[in-house]
Amino acid sequence: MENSAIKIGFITVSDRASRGEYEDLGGPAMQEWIAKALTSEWQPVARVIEDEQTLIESTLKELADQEGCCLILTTGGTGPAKRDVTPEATEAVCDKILDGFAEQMRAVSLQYVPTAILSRQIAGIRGESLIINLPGKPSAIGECLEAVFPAVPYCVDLIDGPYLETDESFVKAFRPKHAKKKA
Ligand SMILES: Nc1ncnc2c1ncn2[C@@H]1O[C@H](COP(=O)(O)OP(=O)(O)OP(=O)(O)O)[C@@H](O)[C@H]1O
Ligand SMILES: Nc1nc2c(c(=O)[nH]1)N[C@H]1C(S)=C(S)[C@@H](COP(=O)(O)O)O[C@H]1N2
Repeated sequence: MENSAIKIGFITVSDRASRGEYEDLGGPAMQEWIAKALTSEWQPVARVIEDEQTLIESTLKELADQEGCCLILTTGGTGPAKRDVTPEATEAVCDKILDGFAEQMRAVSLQYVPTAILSRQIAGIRGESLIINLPGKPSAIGECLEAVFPAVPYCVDLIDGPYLETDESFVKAFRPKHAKKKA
């Protein structure tokens, strides 16, 4: 895939942010983190939507299948409350679930807050897109991404996505030797 076409999806799942009852800080926080992490050129595709499973599923499909985002980050709707259904929607649209991402994000998050165990966040693959759920608290975004992002570029390689390059002073991507592009 041509690197000039790198698209990253950002979905804020929040009833109140989608209704304008508070400013969405999650979407911008995800974009700012990715802007620091990637040196490859990329463009954002951002959405702010309600906690509705069918809407979350259709938005994930749109960003994966029509927009061609190689990475889609969601924030919000991962908890135990009735309207928290982001993991269910993610699971419904994914071909494969990558349990290790969620295990690692929760383990690291527990160092920040004991309620980290309340997040049911998952990650998975739909076609050529990697989808990662993040909790709704804007501060959780960096805490979780820092924990798993080193594995993201190689994961995207493995699903035939673009070669993502990172700023090593911010986050160092790990790729096996054979998968590294020659400088
Ligand atoms: N997108 C966001 N922008 C700013 N703050 C947020 C956002 N999402 C969540 N928060 C903050 O984190 C807290 C916990 O988020 P949580 O996802 O539990 O909200 P919620 O109770 O599901 O309601 P809603 O879906 O309306 O955001 C919120 O009360 C809010 O202060
Ligand atoms: N790193 C991190 N993880 C976190 C949190 C946090 O503040 N930081 N909040 C927890 C809380 S309080 C909840 S209820 C769950 C689910 O949040 P969500 O429904 O907003 O996705 O994420 C948890 N995971």
